[in-house]
Amino acid sequence: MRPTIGQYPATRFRRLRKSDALRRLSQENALSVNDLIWPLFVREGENVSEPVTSMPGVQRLSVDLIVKAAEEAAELGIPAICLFPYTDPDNRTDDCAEAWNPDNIANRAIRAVKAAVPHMALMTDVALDPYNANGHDGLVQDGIILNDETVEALVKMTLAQADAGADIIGPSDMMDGRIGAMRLALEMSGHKDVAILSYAAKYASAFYGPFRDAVGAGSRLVGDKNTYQMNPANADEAMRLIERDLTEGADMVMVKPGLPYLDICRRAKDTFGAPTYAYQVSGEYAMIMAAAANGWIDGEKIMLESLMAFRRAGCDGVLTYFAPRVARILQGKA
Ligand SMILES: NCc1[nH]cc(CCC(=O)O)c1CC(=O)O
Repeated sequence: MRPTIGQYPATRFRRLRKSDALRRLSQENALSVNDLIWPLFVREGENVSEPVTSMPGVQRLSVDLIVKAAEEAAELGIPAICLFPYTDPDNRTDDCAEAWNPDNIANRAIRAVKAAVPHMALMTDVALDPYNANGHDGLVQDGIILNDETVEALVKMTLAQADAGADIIGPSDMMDGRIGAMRLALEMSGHKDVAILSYAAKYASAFYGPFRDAVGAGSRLVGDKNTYQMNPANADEAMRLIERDLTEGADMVMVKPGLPYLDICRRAKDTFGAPTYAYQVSGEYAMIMAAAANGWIDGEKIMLESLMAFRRAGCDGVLTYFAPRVARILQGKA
């Protein structure tokens, strides 16, 4: 679309900025509570809320408190939460077997949340890092991240989560061929209505640091994730990955991190028109919180502006640790 513009003074853009009413009337995009997915960290215990130091305002919660958080999200109208496990050190092994244990902490939390708030969409994380002795998203042999063996493990993990009641499977691992394998396994096992939100364009990013603290994978990580996550210099490759995942049976696709990759969001939406999500990741959250705590920025305004940027870039929704805070503001409950 080529914009039509007249010449000054026939055209004065300030006319439509004159009042709040005119600004609202001519606003192109909107942020709503329907656009939010709230990531939560679950851990063992009862009535435990353990702060994540590098993510002020974020805690690892025991299952009973995860249920409370899910109820709070439902009351605020947030359509979905996403669960990430903090696994006990004893359950982090080289074979990652805890990942597909039907009674692991993530699957117990899924069951508890679905029992308490059945109408809330529950998204899960499929990747081996919270269960891996070496912090990687895949099985490791002689320093190599094994692709096909990892995909088999991810399929087992997916089925355990679907059995527990997951609505949206979120593969964050970046192995090749996992979407097709998961989709086939879900079809064959009677889980044909379980959605897949693929972390399709996930970059090897330093913005994930605080998250790795939260799930306890950072200190264990041997080496880096550059052989499976994307090179931040690439954009065409992201389009090919998104097309590949949609073709293999993903219902929704994600770009991650968020704000530094808005060009990828816009291109993805324009190219495929598929349900497109961004993950405003832990490092983005931590930067805003830290600068706000220092009084250097207005944290609330920057939170709202950054989330609106995702909508402007074509995203249908955002995974954000700000979800309950922004929902309260949008619902007039702040
Ligand atoms: N499977 C790993 C995973 N799943 C979600 C995040 C990052 C989320 C965030 O930073 O908020 C990561 C980190 C990584 O890839 O190392």
